[in-house]
Amino acid sequence: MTTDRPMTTDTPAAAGRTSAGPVLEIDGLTVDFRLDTGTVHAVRDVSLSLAQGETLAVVGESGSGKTATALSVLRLNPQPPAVYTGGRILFGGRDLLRVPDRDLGRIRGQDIAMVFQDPMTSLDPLRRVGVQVAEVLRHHQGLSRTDAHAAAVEALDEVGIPDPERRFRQYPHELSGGLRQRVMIAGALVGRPRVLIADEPTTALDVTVQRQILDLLVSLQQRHGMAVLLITHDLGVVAETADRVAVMHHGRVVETGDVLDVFHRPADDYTRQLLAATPRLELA
Ligand SMILES: Nc1ncnc2c1ncn2[C@@H]1O[C@H](COP(=O)(O)OP(=O)(O)OP(=O)(O)O)[C@@H](O)[C@H]1O
Repeated sequence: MTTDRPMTTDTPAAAGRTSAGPVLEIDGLTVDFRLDTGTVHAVRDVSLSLAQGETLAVVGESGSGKTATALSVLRLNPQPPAVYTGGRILFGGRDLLRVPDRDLGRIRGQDIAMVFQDPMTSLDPLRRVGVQVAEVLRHHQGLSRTDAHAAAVEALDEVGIPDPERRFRQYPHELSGGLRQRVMIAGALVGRPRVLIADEPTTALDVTVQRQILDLLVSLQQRHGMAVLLITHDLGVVAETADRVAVMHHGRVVETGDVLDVFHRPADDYTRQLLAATPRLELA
């Protein structure tokens, strides 16, 4: 949730707001990690498109390249060792792999937000949680301290945090894992991004809390109409939340389509194996 850029109303992405077509398009993305021990071809010629208001889930086993793909959207893979060796990521008419850092900083958090598995790595442990949510608004929308405070309390309330005024003043360690994830979601969505990238947002949580956070994400997505790129290894989560699914294996997308089509009639062997490994999948 850290932001280091001043607010602007004239973002490059804002210019694309009325255009038709996908809100985000990954086209032939190729990412290598160049290590002392050799090169890892983490993402190989991946193409995905995300329409306004839809949820696209990216699934696949550990190491298949899901996170590396998601992080590429905001160029967040560590460079080095990551090298973007091919492709484009189109948003608002621009290629995010090539926009200047300054422009990317504006897009990050304001137009495209991310939620990660472990809020403790994203929240600053030494600062009050509400202040961290308010900071997004101060930086990106230029709100005064008072207005940002009020909007942050409202945002905490919207994500179902009880007694948000009191919680605003607490530090991350004073909150449960579920509440911390709600704070992260509040911080991600308070700037009303067009795209939310959620990387295993519920994996670290207890099963009942997972359910609540997923329900929250679905209801916020419906209320605000944002597009969601959901990274998960959990096909049950996909069945419950996503419109479309892309299956990744060894850095490639092996299959993509509507969730029910892919789950009922998988075209790829690897997809069949994944489904077979999830016997109690409940499909509509
Ligand atoms: N910072 C890094 N340095 C070196 N190699 C990396 C780095 N990040 C990812 N990789 C490698 O890139 C490949 C893809 O990893 P990635 O994290 O994208 O997979 P994933 O599908 O998200 O897996 P998981 O579900 O375990 O997060 C793996 O071989 C991984 O070891």
